[in-house]
Amino acid sequence: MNDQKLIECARQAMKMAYVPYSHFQVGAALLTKSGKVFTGCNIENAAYSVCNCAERTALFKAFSEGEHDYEALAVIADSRRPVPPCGACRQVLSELCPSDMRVILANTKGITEVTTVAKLLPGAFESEDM
Ligand SMILES: O=c1ccn([C@H]2C[C@H](O)[C@@H](CO)O2)c(=O)[nH]1
Ligand SMILES: [Zn+2]
Repeated sequence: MNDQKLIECARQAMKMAYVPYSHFQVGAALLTKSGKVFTGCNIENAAYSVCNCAERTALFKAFSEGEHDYEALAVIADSRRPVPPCGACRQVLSELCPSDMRVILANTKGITEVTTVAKLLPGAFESEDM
């Protein structure tokens, strides 16, 4: 599975977004080491603080099905620049994914940027800090 195909999976997931408040659809696709793809969309709520981002939807779907080894994550939105994950997602990614895992950020205009979990959250708070 190459980056473009993973982005395409994320783009399909974007259509499932439930976004009555922001009207900003986001899609994510997480590739596991076993070759499976788990997709996710953002799901909003009238109580704004419990909105769930596309990245966490995809990751929690995979994790909750016993898939714990990840290869790459693609995220896409109709944003000016490749969509940057929020702070909450960066923290969750740093907990559950390898620090060197590829994160492919994209927008619907075809601009992409490749980064890693560690680069998205330098100095992350982790279990060893307690
Ligand atoms: O990387 C991102 C950035 C934002 N959102 C969602 C959260 C909310 O539903 C909407 C506006 O912030 O976009 C994501 O799903 N992923
Ligand atoms: Zn987020």
